Amino acid sequence: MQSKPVTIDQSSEPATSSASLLSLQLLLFFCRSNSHLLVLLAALVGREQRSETSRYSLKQSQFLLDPIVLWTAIYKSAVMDTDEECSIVLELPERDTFFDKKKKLLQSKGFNPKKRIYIRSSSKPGWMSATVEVLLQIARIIQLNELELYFAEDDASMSVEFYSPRNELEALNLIVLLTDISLSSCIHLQTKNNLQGLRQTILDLISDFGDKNSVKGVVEKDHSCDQEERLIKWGESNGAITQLKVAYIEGAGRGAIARKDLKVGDVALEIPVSIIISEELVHETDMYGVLKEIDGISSETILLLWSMKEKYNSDSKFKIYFDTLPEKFNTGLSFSIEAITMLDGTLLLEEIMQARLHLHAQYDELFRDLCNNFPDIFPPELYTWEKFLWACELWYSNSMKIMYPDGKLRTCLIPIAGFLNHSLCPHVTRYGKMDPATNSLKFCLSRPCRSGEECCLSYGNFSSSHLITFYGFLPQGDNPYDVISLDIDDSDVGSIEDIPVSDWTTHMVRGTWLSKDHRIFYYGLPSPLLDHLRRSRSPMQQMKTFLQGSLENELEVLENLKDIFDDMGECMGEIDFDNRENCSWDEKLAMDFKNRQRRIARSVSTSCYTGMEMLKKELCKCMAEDILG
Ligand SMILES: C[S@@+](CC[C@H](N)C(=O)[O-])C[C@H]1O[C@@H](n2cnc3c(N)ncnc32)[C@H](O)[C@@H]1O
Repeated sequence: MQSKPVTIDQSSEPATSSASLLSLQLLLFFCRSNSHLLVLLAALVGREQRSETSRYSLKQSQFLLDPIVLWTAIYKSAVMDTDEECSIVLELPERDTFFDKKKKLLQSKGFNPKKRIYIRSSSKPGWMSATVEVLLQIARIIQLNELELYFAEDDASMSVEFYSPRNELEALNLIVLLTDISLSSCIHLQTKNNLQGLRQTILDLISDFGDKNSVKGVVEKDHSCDQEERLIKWGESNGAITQLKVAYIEGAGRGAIARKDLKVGDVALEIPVSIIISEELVHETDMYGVLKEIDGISSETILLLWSMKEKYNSDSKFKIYFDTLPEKFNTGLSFSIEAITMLDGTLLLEEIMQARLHLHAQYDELFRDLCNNFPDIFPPELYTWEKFLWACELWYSNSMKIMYPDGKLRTCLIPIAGFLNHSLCPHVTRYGKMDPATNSLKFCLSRPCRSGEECCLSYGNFSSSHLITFYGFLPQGDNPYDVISLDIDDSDVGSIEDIPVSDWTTHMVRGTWLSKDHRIFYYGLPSPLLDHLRRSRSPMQQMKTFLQGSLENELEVLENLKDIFDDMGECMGEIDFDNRENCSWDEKLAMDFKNRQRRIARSVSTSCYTGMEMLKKELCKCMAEDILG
């Protein structure tokens, strides 16, 4: 029997995984005097990545796997000190995918890819803040992901507050790790004290950062969590160790609350491999005998089929777990026609439609054969479309990708850990790797979590449209991964064939309020995009100068960008917020999403307008100078 698998893709790159929307890109023309730059406004969603193999690839990957190589490289160079001094070495590993771009960014800020900072026994006043500043600037750049790197402002005169909460927490935690390494080999007492002082300063920064940048979940008191408590007890009796309890959180269903004050490095939750649901479980069933004969079936599809049946198995080892799962998931995949219609003008509409079409096609292909040919193993009443959709939503919104000690990445359901909600400023940033020493999965804290506070994960660097489609929520706060991708086709830019127009292959914008640099030539817009458009429009022109030609070129770039985003805003139409309270959950989500999209488009348009005004003033000055000779 041959059948295509249901794809629950397992990308190991959370930053770029998202549903592909290429079929519904908005076509707009970016005019210049004698040629066109074809701009495809690809999506008001996260960095969509083209999938060569499938037009619509359902991806979900919440797992931030340790970039082991990177950390090892840093570790190795963090030694070699004398008696009275210790050092911390921050090194951008050459095998970093974005080595050249990060090196360029480091250099623009006056740093080399490798920096050794000495911590001495006697230190001048002010050394601590100066040391922290340098360490943090370098660590931030080392820890940038592709999208953050694209938006990183490369002007040395601009001080960076932080690139993203994820990046800031990773950078600060990297410094803590390096300080610990240095401390372990440091023998001089005063130097050790200085290092400990540095470590404490960084921990304080982590704590302050969390306090300032997190949106705290509000616990709803009047809910019983008996079933959830039963699951925790069952987990503990099987070796799980948890510092968390379950409570209902306003607007987020259940969440995990710290039972006591937890600090950086503490293990909030430890789950033994024996209670993790992965493909191996299915191998023990009669179902596997049939499924393994299906050509190309993925382990995710096998697990999905298994969970549809296991949910109703009263003897299941995981009955307590299945009993705690919601009867309805409310993700974008379950949006009503009314809610989908409200998304008109946004590409989320197409994303959801495509996703549903894809699932319908998969369902039709897979289940007819299975239920007809093996009704005892696949009873038709358990394999209905509604039950299939439920299982898809379960796996999209609750599964995690785990790296096992054998080096294999497995998509798993993890009882208890499934109560952890997502945050843009998470407590747990690094997870997903089984500890081979304990054969368990540990959720360690990257920032403190106080007793009674909700403890959150990062599901990945996802756009809001991805979070709506596959998880059914919009994160609170500014999502730095909400970008509008611009697919610029400049194949007809003949005169610059030999010069690469840009070292970025894709371009995008995001809410310009996230930028600190709104000066002339920057406008709160990403430099790679502006440089690309400038060069495409006028390859021979000197860029970012106050010469008339350069200013005119600049003005045209902004005018065209503004037109595109004005059109986009208009396409989205008005939103009737007066009626919001009477709307259903999906209509509310659709409205809120649309509102965020409009805000991004509007911010780009406004920044272009402000930039154009600045440029016009400069052009007037230029012309006046010309007239005056
Ligand atoms: C892994 S589960 C987390 C536990 C879930 N709240 C529950 O009650 O089962 C993922 C789901 O939790 C909800 N969720 C997670 N993070 C959220 C957030 N920041 N805001 C609102 N809902 C969230 C979404 O419904 C998502 O699909």
